Amino acid sequence: MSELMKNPRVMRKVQAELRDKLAGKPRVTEDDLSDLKDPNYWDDAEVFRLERFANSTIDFKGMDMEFIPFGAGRRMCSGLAFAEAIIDLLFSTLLFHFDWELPCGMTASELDMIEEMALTVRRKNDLHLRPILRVPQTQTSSALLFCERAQTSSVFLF
Ligand code: HEM
Repeated sequence: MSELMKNPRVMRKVQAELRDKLAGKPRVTEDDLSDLKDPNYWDDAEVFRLERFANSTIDFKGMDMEFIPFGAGRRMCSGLAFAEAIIDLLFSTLLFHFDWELPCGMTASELDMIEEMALTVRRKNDLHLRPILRVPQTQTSSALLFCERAQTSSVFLF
C-alpha cells in the first residue's frame, strides 16, 4: 500500500483495472480474483497438478517470478534450505510408509478446503486423517513414531 501511495500512476492503473472488471458488483469476492494465477504462464492455473513441476525448469528460489513460494529478493525466506530438506523428508516418509484415509467414510469431494488468512494462509479447520501402515520401518524415525502413536488412536491430526 505504501508503494501504491508513492506511485499514483500505478494506483490509478490497478484501481481502473479492478473497477472495470468488477463493474456493477457491490463488493470484491475471492471468485472475482480467480484468474490471478496467470493462465498466460500456467496451464489450468486453478487445478492442483503437481506434475506440472516434474520436468519444469522453473526455479522456486526467487528467480522466476511466476512461482515464488519462498518470496524473492532481499527479504525472501531465510529458512528455504531448511524447509526444503525437512519437507521432502517428512512428506516422503509419510507417503512411503502409510496410506491415508479420511475419517468416517468421508469422500475427497466432501473435504473442506476453507483457508484462514493470518501471517500465512493455513487451513481453517484441522485435517483429520487415518494413517494405515503399508511399509513398516526397519529403523526408528521420529515422524514414524508419531504416526504409529496416532494410528493407535485411529485419528491423526495434521
Ligand atoms: C514450506 C515452508 C516455508 C515457506 C513456504 C516459507 C515462505 C516464506 C515467505 C513467502 C516469506 C516472505 C518472503 C518475502 O517477503 O519475500 C518467508 C520469510 C521468512 N521465513 Fe519462511 N517459509 C517456509 C519455512 C521457513 C522455515 C522452516 C524457516 C526457519 C527455520 C523460515 C524462516 C523465515 C524467516 C526468518 C523469514 C523472514 C525473512 C526476512 O524478512 O528477512 N521459513 N518465508
